Amino acid sequence: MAASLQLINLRPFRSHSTSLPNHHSKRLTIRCSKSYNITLLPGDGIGPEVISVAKKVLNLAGSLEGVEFKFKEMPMGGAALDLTGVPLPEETLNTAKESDAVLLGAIGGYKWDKNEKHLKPETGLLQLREGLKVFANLRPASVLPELVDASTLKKEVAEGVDLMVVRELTGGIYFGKPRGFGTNENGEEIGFNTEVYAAYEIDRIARIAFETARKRSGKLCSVDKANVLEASMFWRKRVIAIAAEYPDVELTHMYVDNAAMQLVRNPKQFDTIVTNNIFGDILSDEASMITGSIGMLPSASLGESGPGLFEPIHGSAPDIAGQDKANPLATILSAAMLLKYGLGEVKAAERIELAVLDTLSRGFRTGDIYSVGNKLVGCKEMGEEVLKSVNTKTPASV
Ligand SMILES: NC(=O)c1ccc[n+]([C@@H]2O[C@H](COP(=O)([O-])OP(=O)(O)OC[C@H]3O[C@@H](n4cnc5c(N)ncnc54)[C@H](O)[C@@H]3O)[C@@H](O)[C@H]2O)c1
Ligand SMILES: CC(C)[C@H](C(=O)O)[C@@H](O)C(=O)O
Ligand SMILES: [Mg+2]
Repeated sequence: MAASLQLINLRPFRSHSTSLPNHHSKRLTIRCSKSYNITLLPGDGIGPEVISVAKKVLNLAGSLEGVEFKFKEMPMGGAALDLTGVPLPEETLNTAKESDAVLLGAIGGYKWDKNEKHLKPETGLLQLREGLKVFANLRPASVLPELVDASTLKKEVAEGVDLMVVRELTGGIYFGKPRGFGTNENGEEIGFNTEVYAAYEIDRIARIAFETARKRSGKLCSVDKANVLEASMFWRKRVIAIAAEYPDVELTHMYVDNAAMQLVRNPKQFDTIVTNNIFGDILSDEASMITGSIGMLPSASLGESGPGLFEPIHGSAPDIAGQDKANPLATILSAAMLLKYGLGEVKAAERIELAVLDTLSRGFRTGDIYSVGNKLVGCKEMGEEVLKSVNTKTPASV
């Protein structure tokens, strides 16, 4: 194997094996079947396209490891708004809560953007994250050797980049109150939001980040805006307090504006980054272009208990939706994260990671990561090629 996707560097901190504990899996392998309930939320735009491909890959990798899945597809986002009038129907949230893991495509699109006061597909996504209490969002960004030429950065700057953005996901300005629309003292229309963090919210995400950094290279950078914002000053104070529990991890701090610049100047200075909800959203999109495309970046959103939520970091890409142009690899790699972090099925996850690397090394590229000399394929064909690799490549550890 030419490279690791570095998804494995972090041990799952919560396992959801519904039947047999992980330490038995070696003896049981294919002969004894484990079964998991997976909620699929295809959503909008390219969401259904990438989910349909990732579902097949998940199924195949699982079956090769004696793991089977019962999938339940539920409406979410704009699709749910059109169907039921709300972006996250109660039944969808309940099904998600009762399952072992949730795989989401993407939500949103031009159609629902028109009225700023109208309930949006995005509201449903925030309600889902809040409802599942998945406060820790892990967004790995690694430059794969096969894709160095797809990076927006020079080869010597991009080569070897391996980052983990730990994004706080259920607090901050996305959820702070007061929020809304109103008028100011001059009677002018205003819109407002509130950035607010309680100590417990910072402490728990900081601990996840320190644990993550400890299992990787031992370096953690906390990104904030503590030169200006009180919520950020408090963030820094709590991160420093939690650092006392992790003397072996080297902690640094950086203002977000500098971090945005440093990420493209010299990304290899970073290993694990911990940051708040909105900065993590922005920095992870930026990091995706170091790796070649936003179509490559998966994510895992985890809480203290209950099912994890797994989704690509990209959106519904309305500009390419319905054209079979979407890169499904971010969703396929999110399925690998689901196996690893959500279910503790590390071997099946490795099969997917290896298959993605193999497909890329065989030269298959969707448009977003295409370079001359490679084979340009659509979303479905990329999926078919990954399936072939899952069938033919076995990780050394299996
Ligand atoms: N988690 C989510 O569901 C999520 C995340 C981000 C944005 N959104 C929503 O998606 C909608 C569109 O947002 P946007 O345009 O700002 O961001 P986007 O991520 O959907 O698209 C940005 C650009 O990246 C491209 N792109 C994205 N995913 C790709 C893929 N898999 N393969 C190839 N190209 C890809 C798109 O074609 C577009 O040019 C909005 O409604 C937004 O709120 C949803
Ligand atoms: C769609 C939106 C609510 C979401 C976010 O801001 O968290 C998206 O950008 C993401 O990165 O998952
Ligand atoms: Mg985003």
